[in-house]
Amino acid sequence: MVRVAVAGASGYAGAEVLRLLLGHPDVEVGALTAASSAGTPLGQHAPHLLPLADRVLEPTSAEVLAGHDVVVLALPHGSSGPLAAELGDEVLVVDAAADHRLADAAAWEAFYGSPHAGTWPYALPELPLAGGGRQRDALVGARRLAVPGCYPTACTLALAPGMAAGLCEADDVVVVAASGTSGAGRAAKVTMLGAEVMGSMSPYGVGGVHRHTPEVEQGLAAAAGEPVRASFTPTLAPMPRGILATATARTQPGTTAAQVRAAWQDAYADEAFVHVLPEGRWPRTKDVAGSNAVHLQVALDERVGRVVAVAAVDNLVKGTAGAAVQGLNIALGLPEGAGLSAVGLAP
Ligand SMILES: NC(=O)C1=CN([C@@H]2O[C@H](COP(=O)(O)OP(=O)(O)OC[C@H]3O[C@@H](n4cnc5c(N)ncnc54)[C@H](OP(=O)(O)O)[C@@H]3O)[C@@H](O)[C@H]2O)C=CC1
Ligand SMILES: CC(=O)N[C@@H](CCC(=O)OP(=O)(O)O)C(=O)O
Repeated sequence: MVRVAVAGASGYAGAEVLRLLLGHPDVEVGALTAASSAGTPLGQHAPHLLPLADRVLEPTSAEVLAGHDVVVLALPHGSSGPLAAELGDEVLVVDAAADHRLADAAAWEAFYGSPHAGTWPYALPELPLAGGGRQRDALVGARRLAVPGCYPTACTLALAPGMAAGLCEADDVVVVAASGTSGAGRAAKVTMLGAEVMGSMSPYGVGGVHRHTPEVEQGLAAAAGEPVRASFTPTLAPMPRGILATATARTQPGTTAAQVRAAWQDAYADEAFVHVLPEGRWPRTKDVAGSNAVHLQVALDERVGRVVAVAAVDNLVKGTAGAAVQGLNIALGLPEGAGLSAVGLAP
């Protein structure tokens, strides 16, 4: 059995990792840590995780996290760099925070306003790379994994096939995405109160300032083989989970609808979790809720010469915890889908 510790177990992402690990045939749950909640039982924060309800949360430290095969860090960004450095090279550390996702230190500093902690293999296995191959190849045997952000997972997978096939131009990408409120974590914020959120949708981080912008550009550039410029606008939707990303890109002159359809279908034909829907059906967040699936659809708007791709993911599963589990499976040589399901929870 693989022994897995989870840091940040009282948060949304940490609890979702635990929900998945409880269904994983090869995993035994080890230490559970938190910050202000240390000393309290997990059941007080995540009553749905019944088998672990009596487990008492410990403080987050390298000593508590030592002696495991895998440590999943589900902490606010900024915490994982120093902690991972104390954990040793042999343990597999899976970081759900943003700290190790970006390769460009200047982009990190511009968008996060803090020193760059370093770059780890980016755990988006299905990402098709320019010139062939998948991002999966970089994860096999890794001892450090950076879990992609929830928005970048949806946005990158939505447009990567067109970039990899050379059908989309790299300098004209526009993405608007809606997220459920769990994307913001469970720390109290006035903007997340039910009275503010219910029955309303609102944009935020408008004007190219959201910190996921460079991550979306980085993922699409890996598929395109050249730098990508993207305009990214997030919006908050009155739902607990889910992301619906609508991504558009200018197409190369002469691109046909048949070429577009073939590129998207071919890119994900062998992927268990990324599903291009039959023509005429469009992704819905409910259909992927609770699952590690990505639902995708694409159309060519011939009038304006743009491809329009729509992706739905559950931000807490494929957008965080499912990616963490899928990544650790690949790194350790376990079946990639162990502990994961592609079946959603609609209606
Ligand atoms: N929510 C989502 O959809 C996604 C989240 N992520 C990332 O996952 C990470 C966790 O997010 P999320 O679960 O939503 O956040 P939450 O606010 O829900 O949980 C944060 C967790 O970290 C703990 N914590 C807070 N501060 C510290 C600290 N200084 N040292 C140690 N532990 C600390 C909290 O403990 P306590 O309760 O005791 O304070 C809690 O367990 C973040 O980096 C986030 O960006 C990534 C993709 C999607
Ligand atoms: C709805 C909402 O607020 N979502 C969060 C992003 C989700 C996330 O956790 O992203 P990181 O892992 O990169 O921090 C936000 O926009 O900041």
